Amino acid sequence: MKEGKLECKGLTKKYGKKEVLHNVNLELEKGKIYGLIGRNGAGKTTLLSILSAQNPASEGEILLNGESVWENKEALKHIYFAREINGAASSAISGFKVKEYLKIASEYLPNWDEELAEQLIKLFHLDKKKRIIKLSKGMSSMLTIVVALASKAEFTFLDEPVAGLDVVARDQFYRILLDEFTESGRTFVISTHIIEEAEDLFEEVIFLHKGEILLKENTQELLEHTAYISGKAEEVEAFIKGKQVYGLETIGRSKGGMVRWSEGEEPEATEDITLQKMHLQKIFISLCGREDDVE
Ligand SMILES: Nc1ncnc2c1ncn2[C@@H]1O[C@H](COP(=O)(O)OP(=O)(O)OP(=O)(O)O)[C@@H](O)[C@H]1O
Repeated sequence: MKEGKLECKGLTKKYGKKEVLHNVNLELEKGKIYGLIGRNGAGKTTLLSILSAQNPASEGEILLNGESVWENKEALKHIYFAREINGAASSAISGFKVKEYLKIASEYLPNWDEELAEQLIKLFHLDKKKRIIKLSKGMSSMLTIVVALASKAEFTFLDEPVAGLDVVARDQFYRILLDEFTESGRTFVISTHIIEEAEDLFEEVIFLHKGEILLKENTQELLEHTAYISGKAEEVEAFIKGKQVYGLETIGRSKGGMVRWSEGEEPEATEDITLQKMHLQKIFISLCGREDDVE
C-alpha cells in the first residue's frame, strides 16, 4: 500500500438509544504509533471495532485512502483489530489449543508472518499445546500480541495489550513493538490504561472522552507545552488570565492547575508562581479526571 491514511468522518455510534460516539472525526497516518487513552466506558473499544469494520457505525464513514472499508475485502486486508481473547471462556475458540488458534489466524490473515509468530511464541514462552481456556490473563494477552504483530496489517489496533502482563513482559512487548514498527513502518493504535509507561512509545496521543476526541497531539509537543502551575491563590488567578487552564484546584490558600500554551508562548515562572513539568498521566487526569467525568 503506497499511500496510507485511515480516517473516520462524522462517526456516531448508538447502542439502542444510547449514543456512545458523537461525531468523531479522526485521521490516522501510516507509520505512526498512536496511543488511545480514555476512561472506562469512553468508547475506545467501540471506536477501534468500527475503524476495523467489525462493528457498523450508526452514522458517518470510515475511509482507507478514500475508500469505504465497510464490506470492502481489499481494504480490510490492511486493517487488523486484535481484541482480547481472554474474555472468550464461553466462545467457540476457548476450547482450541494455542497452535490451532495460530493456524486459524494464519489462514484468515492475508499477510501472516509465520516466522515472526514462531519467534514471538518462543520469546514469550507460550505453550502451543495449551488450550486457550487454560491460559492465564497475561498469557492470553501475549497470544493476542503475537497474532497482532504477525498479522503484518498496515493498520494494527491493539486493545489494552498489556492488561495482565507482568512488568518484564510489558517491557518485552514495548521493545518488540518498537522493533516491528522500525522495521515495517506499520501504523499501530494502542489503547492502554498504563499511560506512564507508554509515554515514550506513542508518537501521538488521542484522548477519547465520553465518546469525543478531546485531544490528538504529538506526545512530545504536548509534554513541552504543558505545565502544572501553582502558587498563592490571588497570584495564580492573576497569572492565568487569558491562558488555557484545566483542573484548577484550591489547596488551602494556594491554587494549582494545568496550563497549556502554543509554540513560542511559554509562560515564565515568577517568585510567586511555580511551573512544573507534567507527565502524560497527570495531563490526562487534569483533562478527564473530574468525578463527574466518568461514564
Ligand atoms: N454491545 C454493546 N451494547 C450496548 N452497549 C455497549 C456495547 N458495547 C459497549 N457498549 C457501551 O458503550 C460505551 C463504550 O464502551 P467501550 O467498551 O467502547 O469503552 P472503552 O473505552 O473501551 O472502556 P474500557 O476502558 O472500560 O474497556 C459503554 O457505555 C458501554 O457500556
